[in-house]
Amino acid sequence: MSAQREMKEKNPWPVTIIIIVIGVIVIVALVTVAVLQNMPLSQKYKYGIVLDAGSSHTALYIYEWPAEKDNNTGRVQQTHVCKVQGPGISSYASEPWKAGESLMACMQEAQQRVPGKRHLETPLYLGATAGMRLLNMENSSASDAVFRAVERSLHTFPFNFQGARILSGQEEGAFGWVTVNYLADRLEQGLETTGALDLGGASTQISFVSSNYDGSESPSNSVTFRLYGNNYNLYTNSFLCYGKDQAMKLLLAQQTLLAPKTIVDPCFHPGYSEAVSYSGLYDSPCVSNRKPQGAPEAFNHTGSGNFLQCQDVVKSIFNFTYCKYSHCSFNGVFQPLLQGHFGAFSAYYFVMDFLNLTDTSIPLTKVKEVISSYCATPWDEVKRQHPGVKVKYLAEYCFAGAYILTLLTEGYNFTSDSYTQIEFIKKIKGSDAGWTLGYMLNLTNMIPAEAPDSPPLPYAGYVSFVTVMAVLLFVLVIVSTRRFWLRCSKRPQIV
Ligand SMILES: Nc1ccn([C@@H]2O[C@H](COP(=O)(O)OP(=O)(O)OP(=O)(O)O)[C@@H](O)[C@H]2O)c(=O)n1
Repeated sequence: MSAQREMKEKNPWPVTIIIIVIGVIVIVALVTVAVLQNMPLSQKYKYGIVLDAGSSHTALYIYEWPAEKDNNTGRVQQTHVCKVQGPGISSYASEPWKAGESLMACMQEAQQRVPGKRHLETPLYLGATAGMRLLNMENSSASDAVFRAVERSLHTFPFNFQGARILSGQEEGAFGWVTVNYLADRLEQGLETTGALDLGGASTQISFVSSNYDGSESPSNSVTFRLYGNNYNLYTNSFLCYGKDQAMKLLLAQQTLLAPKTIVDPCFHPGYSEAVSYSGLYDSPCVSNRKPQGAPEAFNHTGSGNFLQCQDVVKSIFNFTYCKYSHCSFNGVFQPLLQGHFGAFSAYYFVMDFLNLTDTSIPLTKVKEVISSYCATPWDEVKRQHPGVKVKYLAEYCFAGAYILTLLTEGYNFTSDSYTQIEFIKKIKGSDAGWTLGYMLNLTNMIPAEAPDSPPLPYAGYVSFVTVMAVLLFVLVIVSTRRFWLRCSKRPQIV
């Protein structure tokens, strides 16, 4: 009897085990509830569609971002791009309905790609650039008719169509800069920004922040932003007619001043020969006022492939002498001193990639040698060496290489040192560099002026904190009530 009593007096374990089990259950329940309550919701996505109606072609971009994170940086990504078949919408001036029709295939693709339940809320924008700027200057009723046709087509889709409009050159430059810096996460972190160099078919843009530009000299080149709590004073300029295709028209116009029947163009390969109609060449407002009197119907465009002579003709399409400001790029346009890194995209990338010159640590002397050797290659050999490349592009890369080099070094004043600060890019983190993403972010208010409030702890830190605190609390309770439980378990029990 006394042995049995002794055993009951000395065994505190059943009570302690029950306490520990209850404690563990409470901790697990506490942590689970806290974690579930604060867990990011299962990812639902929102979508936005932008049509880039460029001078040479139209492309449709689909962007996607987590539905809960509209305001967070770096979260909007390009998920799909569709290249519209055929030329840019400005080429349909004489049959505008075809402009609308040309977009249908890519729009149907977008309808497949964006989940059906998101269609109605998905914003759809069409922005037209230099091709439509030129058509609007030349024939505004034709450009209106093209927009009407395009809008009619876009209205037939279930998206939230926000309209079609021409972007100003300044908008095109500024939104390209926003895209590049947003994708590289430089805006939210307030890092030094990257400049943007965009070479299109009909215009070219340069945009950068320079500490010696406050907008007071040539205010028309200034765009100010407040993004994530930082103020930016951006310098931007768009040169209409200095995109790759229109610059080539300037070059040909320069060589046909006297209405010749044949020109020997140093920017085209030896053996190259193509008939070019005078009316086709001079239909653009970039050159229409220079059409020579009494020109025949066409001229024979032949090549000699001489890079040095090509550079001379290319230089002649710029005015490097006139400048009423402290510094100019060309044609009397103000430009502050270059500063920082630059991303060069669109045709800059296509051309330099083709020529294997995207590595800007290659010295400029070597760059010239490479372009020079490409220009001197006979046309038949060029076509033989690159069977998969469009013949039109192949023929133009000699001119385009010389043009890009002249534009960058003599136009924008990049030196052999600052040239190394340029990066020729197509995509950043999977999204194309260009104005479209910046345009959509702006119109959907997805970049806040002020930095968003962030939680004091990251999610993983929060989970660890709750767990450690719950365990500590439990240990504390056990320790502080230990004496009480021991006393209870030691109290003699008379059985
Ligand atoms: N593989 C390629 C693809 C395109 N291009 C050239 O790149 C230019 C098109 O650039 P893009 O940015 O698409 O211009 P657009 O948007 O059509 O023109 P813009 O912005 O001036 O309206 C055209 O001159 C085209 O000849 C090229 O040289 N090589």
